[in-house]
Amino acid sequence: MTTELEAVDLGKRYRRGWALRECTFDLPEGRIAALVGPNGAGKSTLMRLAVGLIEPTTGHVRTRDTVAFLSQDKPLYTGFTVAEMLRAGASMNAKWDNEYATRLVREADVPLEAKIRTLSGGQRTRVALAIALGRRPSLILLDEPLADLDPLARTEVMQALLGEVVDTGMTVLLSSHVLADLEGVCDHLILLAGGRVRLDGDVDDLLAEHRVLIGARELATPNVSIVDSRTTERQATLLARTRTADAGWEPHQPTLEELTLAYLRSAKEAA
Ligand SMILES: Nc1ncnc2c1ncn2[C@@H]1O[C@H](COP(=O)(O)OP(=O)(O)OP(=O)(O)O)[C@@H](O)[C@H]1O
Repeated sequence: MTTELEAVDLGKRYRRGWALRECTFDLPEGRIAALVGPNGAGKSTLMRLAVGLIEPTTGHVRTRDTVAFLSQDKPLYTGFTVAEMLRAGASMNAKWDNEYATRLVREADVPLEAKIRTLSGGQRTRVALAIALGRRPSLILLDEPLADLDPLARTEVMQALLGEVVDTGMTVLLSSHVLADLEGVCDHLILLAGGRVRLDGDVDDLLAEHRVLIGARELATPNVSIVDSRTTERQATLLARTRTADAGWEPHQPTLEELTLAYLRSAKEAA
């Protein structure tokens, strides 16, 4: 299995403190990975370190090949036309596939002569994506690219992205606060909280290793690793790192949303 992105003891300290600490993980080639974490968890810092925009304080991060990065504030000149923007992309990148970038723009139904400022949020994202992909990256880092889009535009951008992933086999690291955007799309998870990696790995493996356990409130807590527990007057709901359930507990495999929410809650309570 080839590693596309590797972080070893990666840390970044700003004057106010650590933004990222002791991060060690591998992202295998060809994965669509979700980078999940609350505000200030260190997601943007991790991506900026990975593309070399900032230097680590500790450890290192390595990428295998060409990396593209799309930040939430899409790097587009609003006074340019789409065609001018593509030319700018070509002039800034030694490795540039103009035919491919232009095709992606056409597939988005964006006129080449339109000024960037006249485009909708969804169209701007598609143009920014075309310019990022025009470099033919083996890895693309997307920092909340869907944040300002309506649900229809989110779906369209995601489908366009996934189509390209299938065609090219590239690896994706995608951060989003909207867990529903990631369910059914991502096959790998990196969960950050408080600047640390709390959970990472193959999504199917992680889901198989956990159970949601529902039982009467007075039942004895099972002797397994409990990530999160919530109780109502009668019932307890646990998320545990286990494949089995004690008598009395009704188990089910969590969804990706249940799993991530439980880890985010537990990190918040521990903070
Ligand atoms: N340039 C900087 N100078 C000082 N502190 C910074 C800088 N960039 C980020 N930080 C701090 O580092 C921490 C992590 O920030 P980061 O932007 O990486 O988090 P995030 O997970 O991307 O958050 P969000 O979901 O809100 O975008 C925060 O406490 C933030 O205030």
